Amino acid sequence: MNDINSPTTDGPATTEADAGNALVLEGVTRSYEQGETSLEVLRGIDFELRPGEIVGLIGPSGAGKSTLLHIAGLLEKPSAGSVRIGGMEAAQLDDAGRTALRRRRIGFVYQFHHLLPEFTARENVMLPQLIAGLSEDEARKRADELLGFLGLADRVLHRPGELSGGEQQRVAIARAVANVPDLLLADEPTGNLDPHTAEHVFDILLKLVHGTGLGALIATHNIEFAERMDRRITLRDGHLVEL
Ligand SMILES: Nc1ncnc2c1ncn2[C@@H]1O[C@H](COP(=O)(O)OP(=O)(O)OP(=O)(O)O)[C@@H](O)[C@H]1O
Repeated sequence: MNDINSPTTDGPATTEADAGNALVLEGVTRSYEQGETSLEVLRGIDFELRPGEIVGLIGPSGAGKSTLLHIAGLLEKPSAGSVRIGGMEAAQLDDAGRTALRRRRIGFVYQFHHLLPEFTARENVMLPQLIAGLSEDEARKRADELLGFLGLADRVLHRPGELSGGEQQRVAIARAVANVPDLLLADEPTGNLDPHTAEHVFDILLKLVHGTGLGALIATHNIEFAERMDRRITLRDGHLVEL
């Protein structure tokens, strides 16, 4: 996996304080206003994710896991607090800046693969790289390397409809890390797979994170998988608890 970890794009400048961290959350709160009442989902979250570290985010339905992932992924703004990706403070950025930071520094994997059905596996992995400004040759080379690393060398020309569920999810993982992000966020990445396939996809995810410098925060209901990650955290009454 020679080139898996070699950055191909320049990121924005980082602050020295935590340039080494994939993600830093400081005093993050999030409340939703509902008529006269306010629902406080996150109440002052402090969290650091180091490069090469994979952390399991577990907890009951409604605890705020997706809210936390959306905030870490710059898809949603916190009510208060600081979110730093690879040392870059997101609070000071406008919407365009947040989108640029998200595209360059963050990869997402969801329960459902969300691959573009009319494109091949290779093209799906090339697309975010082309958007980031890489040449077609560079993007194709990296897509094929990644797909090969994920055991899909002989599937690069298949469309999503011609792939199994586990293969589709591995393509989605390749797409998520195609731009060499600092941070990988996943919401139940194996939730839609049978136990055997889920195990295989999880093993590959673990190998990928530990073999590269990216930090990963993975929301999962699978306690067995969470136990194989480096750390586990949960949310209780809006507070983050290390398990
Ligand atoms: N846009 C919104 N407006 C109002 N309330 C919201 C909104 N988004 C989430 N909530 C509420 O915030 C709480 C946390 O939701 P969230 O989706 O983060 O939970 P979760 O831990 O991811 O749950 P699950 O495991 O079921 O996906 C829930 O009570 C939910 O109803």
